[in-house]
Amino acid sequence: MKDTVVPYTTPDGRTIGDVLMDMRGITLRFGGVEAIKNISFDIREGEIRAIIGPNGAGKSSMLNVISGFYNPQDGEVWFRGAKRPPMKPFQVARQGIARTFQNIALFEGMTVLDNVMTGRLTHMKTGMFAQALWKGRAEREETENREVVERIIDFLEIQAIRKTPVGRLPYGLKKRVELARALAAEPKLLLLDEPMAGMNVEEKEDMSRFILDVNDEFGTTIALIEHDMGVVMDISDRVVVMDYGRKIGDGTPDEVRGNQEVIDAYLGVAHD
Ligand SMILES: Nc1ncnc2c1ncn2[C@@H]1O[C@H](COP(=O)(O)OP(=O)(O)OP(=O)(O)O)[C@@H](O)[C@H]1O
Repeated sequence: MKDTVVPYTTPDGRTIGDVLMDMRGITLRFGGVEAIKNISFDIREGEIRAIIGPNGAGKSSMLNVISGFYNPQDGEVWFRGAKRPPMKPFQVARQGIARTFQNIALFEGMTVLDNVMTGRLTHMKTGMFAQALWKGRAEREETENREVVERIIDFLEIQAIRKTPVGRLPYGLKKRVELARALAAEPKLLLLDEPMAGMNVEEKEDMSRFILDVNDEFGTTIALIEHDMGVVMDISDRVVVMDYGRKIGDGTPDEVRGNQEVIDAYLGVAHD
């Protein structure tokens, strides 16, 4: 059965709609360590959803469950109205979930353009053998892929560096290229793992603007982990707060800011 919620419009005029991803009672263990303890939350179409929490709270583990890198021992992952069986990350990617990584994972020796093109791999239907047999179809596919990639390169304002090897770029631009590559997959859900980590103030402002513009222009639903609280509260529609593997808060930035358990977790108040 598909869960639905009444769509609502955010103060800046965007529509947040049906439940896109529903995490139900997720528990993830590494040996004796319970990294995620029976957590439920949803991600709705069109929203920017943040997952925050102190170090070791379980945020990366949760992102890795969403992206299929880890399969939880307990709980259910629902995506686009269907329960997802245990899957490998490439299968999850084919379902329309793309991600960026905390430590940039680009091909340093390849140009920006070629790196972004690798984001189209999940869309390529024509294998090498078929390319030889059906040249026309392969060419059409190549043209389509190029069009999507060029649009994203324009949108993220990286035309000037399209032929530059990624290894020569400053950190902030590499992060933008990584975002471009993830977008090239035209994902339904985009996962961003600490998109602002290691950035200066100006780079953070640029990245915030691009995340908001991507959400607005492409309608991409975005889930992100981020340590910079100012950024999270500025750009997110709703925030899940984790601490020691538990969910301790869930709501709009204002709701979460006023939650005493969240305040205590961030101030390091001792647990019972
Ligand atoms: N592969 C793993 N093997 C064993 N334990 C792990 C593994 N990954 C995470 N953990 C443990 O699970 C808990 C949650 O870690 P996780 O990295 O998900 O937290 P986090 O909120 O992302 O932390 P940070 O903000 O520091 O990145 C921690 O106790 C961590 O040591």
